[in-house]
Amino acid sequence: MAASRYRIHDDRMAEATLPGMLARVPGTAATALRWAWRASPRDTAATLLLHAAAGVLEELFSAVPTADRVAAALPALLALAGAAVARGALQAAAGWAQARLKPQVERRAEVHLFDLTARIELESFDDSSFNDAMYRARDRGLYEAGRVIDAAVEVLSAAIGLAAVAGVLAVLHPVLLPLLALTVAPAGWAAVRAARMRYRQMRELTNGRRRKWTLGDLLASRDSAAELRAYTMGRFLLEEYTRLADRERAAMLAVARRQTAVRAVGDAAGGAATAATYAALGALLLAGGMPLAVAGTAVLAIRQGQAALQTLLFSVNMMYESGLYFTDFTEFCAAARRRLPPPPPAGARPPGPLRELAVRGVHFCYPTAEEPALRGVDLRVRAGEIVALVGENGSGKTTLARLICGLYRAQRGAVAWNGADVAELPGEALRRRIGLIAQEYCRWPMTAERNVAMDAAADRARLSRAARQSGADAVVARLARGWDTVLDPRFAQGADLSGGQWQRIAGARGLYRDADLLIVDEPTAALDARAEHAFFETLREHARGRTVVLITHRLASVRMADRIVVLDRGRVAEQGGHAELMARGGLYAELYRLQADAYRERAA
Ligand SMILES: Nc1ncnc2c1ncn2[C@@H]1O[C@H](COP(=O)(O)OP(=O)(O)OP(=O)(O)O)[C@@H](O)[C@H]1O
Repeated sequence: MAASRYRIHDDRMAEATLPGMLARVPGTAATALRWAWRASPRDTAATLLLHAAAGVLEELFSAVPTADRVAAALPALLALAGAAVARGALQAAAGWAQARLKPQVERRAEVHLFDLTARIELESFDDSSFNDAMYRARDRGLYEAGRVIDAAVEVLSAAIGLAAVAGVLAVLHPVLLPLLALTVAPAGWAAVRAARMRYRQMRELTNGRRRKWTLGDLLASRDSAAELRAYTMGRFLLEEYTRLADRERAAMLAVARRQTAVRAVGDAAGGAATAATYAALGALLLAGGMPLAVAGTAVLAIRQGQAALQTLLFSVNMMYESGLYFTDFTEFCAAARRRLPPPPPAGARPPGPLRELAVRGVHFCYPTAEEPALRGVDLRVRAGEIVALVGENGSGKTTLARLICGLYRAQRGAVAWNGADVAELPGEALRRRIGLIAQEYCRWPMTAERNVAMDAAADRARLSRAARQSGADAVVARLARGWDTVLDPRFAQGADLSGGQWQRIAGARGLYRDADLLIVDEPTAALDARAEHAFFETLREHARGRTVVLITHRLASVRMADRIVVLDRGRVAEQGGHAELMARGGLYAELYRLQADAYRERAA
């Protein structure tokens, strides 16, 4: 498989320099504010303006040492009190706007992510690095979408506060400002380094965490609960889980140790720089470069400045760290957008009723597979035909069905619907003309009605017909709430079905669609003999005026097909009618006889 583009991102992060990483902060702030603006322009504007106003008021009246001013003018005190009240009100209003903004951004981010994941090309889910990126985006990225907004606002308020103090310092003496920056720089360096360590470690742990999450799911899921007990897998899975959790804990402790060391170095260097600053002030005083009163004010202003810078640094660091995770989210969204199916060419018309389906020289290899699943398959299906696809496990039948539905794209060759390449037809319009009864159908945790109609509103007449044809009507009749029963016992008043009952529901789903082309992949594996017989009778009836591609290992049922196509390791090995293939004595005849003999022996 080609190296994933996500690896490139990993390397870029690992090699980034500190200034380079700090340079990301404005970009991240801009992206965060863009997201905020799209979520709610009103709340974004209110948050920014109110915070800015509160910050200006605060610094105007309290940042500057005011001893002289207090003595000089008592009314200033009153102004100060008024300003404090106004500032409090502004801060409260800003907090309220910000609190409203955060959930809106989170909601927007979530909906955006799931809108993309529901539309990207199916094969994306086979790419492990894409899955890693998706996990990171969902696990932490979404959560950070709200935090990054808070951080961006904090940075803005802190910057305003600092600007006010910096103005005062610059007026007192030009050397004070660089000295102030010097005292805070080491702590800044340490904070950024610590954040980068944490983030890099998180990236390295992603795969293990995903695995741990999968194991946790197996240990606490209804789907695996029975087999987990039957095979006494609990201890094994738990040991594996513990091993991964221990490894994660050890890695986190190691990072915590390194972070502490870095912070200690930063604090020590910061202390030394503060001492140097005061020494410089002393030197200025002794050399007569600064009067005593100004030096006193400068000490207070430096303290105030240090506090303001620390606040800025803290918020920049929060912004930077949240930004790294938020970037995971935005980059995943960008990568997902690149995986959306290309739009149909301009002027492409929706496919009309099926006259002929042609598979021409189709070659397909799964992204993670070494061997191609299909190697130059040719097939023609005319409207009204029932074509059976048979072949041993792994011969490519399901893959071919997915290509016909346009769920995967052929790497060579094409599938044509009435002569038009399905890759160039509008995907949704194409799929509305195709019904798929999948081999691994989904057991949707929804009502029986939605499980069949796959829509919020069902057409009652079609629903009853599909249920009657598939035998799902008998299943629904036994449910306490009929069609309104939720088919998942994890939910209140939910019910579960047997394997065969579920298969009848899945069969009804395919028939309900009333499509031109019905693809049925192993539709009767779990059905009892009577239901199986009835289902194939239904297919025959359904095929009148429509077209059916039937995939099955039940070769006795295949005889009803107009044509049988035998796949062998991704190629069409033979095709024709039942009698023709039996006379040929090839793979089909061999498989058929094996099944027939098994019945004969049992009968004997
Ligand atoms: N998502 C996937 N990623 C990688 N390889 C896959 C994937 N799905 C199927 N394959 C491989 O592609 C080949 C064809 O699989 P396919 O499911 O089409 O076979 P099939 O004929 O339907 O088999 P069965 O009779 O067992 O249902 C197999 O070798 C299989 O291992």
